[in-house]
Amino acid sequence: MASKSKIAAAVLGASGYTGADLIRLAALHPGIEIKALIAKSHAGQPLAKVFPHLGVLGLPDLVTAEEVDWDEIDVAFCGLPHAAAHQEIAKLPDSVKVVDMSADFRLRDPATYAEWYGGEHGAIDLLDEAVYGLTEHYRDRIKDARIVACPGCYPTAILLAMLPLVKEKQIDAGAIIVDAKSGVTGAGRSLKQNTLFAEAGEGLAPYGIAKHRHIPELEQEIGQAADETVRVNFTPHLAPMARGELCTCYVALEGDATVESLRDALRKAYADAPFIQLLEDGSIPATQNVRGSNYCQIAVFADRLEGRAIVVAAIDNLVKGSAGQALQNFNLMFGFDEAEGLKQLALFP
Ligand SMILES: NC(=O)C1=CN([C@@H]2O[C@H](COP(=O)(O)OP(=O)(O)OC[C@H]3O[C@@H](n4cnc5c(N)ncnc54)[C@H](OP(=O)(O)O)[C@@H]3O)[C@@H](O)[C@H]2O)C=CC1
Ligand SMILES: CC(=O)N[C@@H](CCC(=O)OP(=O)(O)O)C(=O)O
Repeated sequence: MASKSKIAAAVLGASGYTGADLIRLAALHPGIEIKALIAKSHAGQPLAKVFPHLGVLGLPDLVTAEEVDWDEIDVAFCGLPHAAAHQEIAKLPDSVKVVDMSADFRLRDPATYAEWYGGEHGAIDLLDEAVYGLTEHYRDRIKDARIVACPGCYPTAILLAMLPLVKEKQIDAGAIIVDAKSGVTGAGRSLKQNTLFAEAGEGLAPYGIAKHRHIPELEQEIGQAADETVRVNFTPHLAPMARGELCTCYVALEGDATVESLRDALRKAYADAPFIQLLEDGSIPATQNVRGSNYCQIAVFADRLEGRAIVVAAIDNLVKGSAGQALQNFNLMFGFDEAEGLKQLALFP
C-alpha cells in the first residue's frame, strides 16, 4: 500500500521509452509511490529484465492492466500508442486521474482525430474533460483536470516558442514555417526499419512532409492563440541521435515587431516558468544542452530577410517532450511544486 502521504501511481506502457523515462523520474519524486507497471507483450517480466538501468529501484514486475487493483491507484501515467491509449483509459474508474502522453486526447475535434489518426475516436465522451497539457500555457486548467493530454514532442517545443509571439501579435500566425529534427527514441522502442542503426545512424532525412499528424495539433493551438484558422508548414527529420529535438521556426514579423520585441514577449510569458531557458546572449539552443532534463531552450535570431526572424527551440523528447512534462502536469494536478522531481540539469556532453 502507498503510505498516506504518497500518491499511488500506475504506469501504462512501462516497457516503452516514455514509460521508462517516467519511471526513472517518478521513482525519485518524494510524493509518488509507483504501485503498478503495466505492459502488453512484456507483461509478466521483471522491470530489471526489460530495462536493466531501472532494476535498482526494486519496483514490481510488469503486469497487464486487468491484474491491477485500480481502487488502490490515484494516478495513471499513460505511455501507450495512440488508439490503444484511449481504449485503455476509457476502462479506468473515474477515481483515477490520468496523465496521458499519447496523442488520443490532444485534438478537441473528433473528426480531425479520425482524419489524421486513421480511425474514429473510441472515447469521445472523455475528450471534453481532457485538458491540453502544455504546462506553461494551461496551468490553471491542468490543476483541476482529471485527464491531461500531454502535447506531442514536436508541438511542445514549437508551441513553447511560438505561442507567446502569436498571443502578443508579434508574428503572422498563418505564416510559420518549422524545420524540425528528432532523435530516434521519438519513434518508440518497437522494431522499425527506419530506426535501425544501419539506416538511421549516419544519415538525416525528412519524413511526413506536409502531412505529419502533429500538424493539426499545431494548427489547433496556434489558431486558438491567434483567434483565427491557420495553416502551419512543418517538416520533421529523423536525426542520428537517441534523444533530443530541435525545432527551427521561420517567422514573419507583424507591424513594428523586432527581434527585441519578440524576446520581450517570451521573457514576459515565461517570467515564472522554471523550465524555460531563454538564451539572449547569442548562445544557440542545442539538444545536448537539454539532454535528460526538463528544460526547453529558446532563442530568437535576426533573419537576413527583412521583416523576418528565426526562433530556435530545443528539448529532450523523452523529458520535456513527454515524461518530464507529464510529471510537471502531475505536480500541478496533485498540488506539488511544479518542479518537484524534475530539477536535474542536462547530461552534458
Ligand atoms: N517517444 C517519444 O519521444 C514520445 C512519444 N509520445 C507518445 O507516447 C506514447 C508511447 O510512446 P513510446 O513510449 O515511445 O512507445 P513504445 O513503443 O516505446 O512503447 C509502447 C508501450 O505501449 C505498450 N503497448 C503497445 N501496444 C499496446 C496495446 N495495444 N495495448 C496496451 N499496451 C500496448 C507496449 O507494451 P509491450 O512492449 O509490453 O508490448 C509498450 O509498453 C505514444 O502514444 C507516443 O506517440 C509522446 C511524446 C514523445
Ligand atoms: C522520430 C519520430 O518518429 N517521432 C514521432 C513523434 C513522437 C511524438 O512526440 O509524438 P506523439 O506522441 O504524437 O507520438 C513521430 O514523428 O511520429
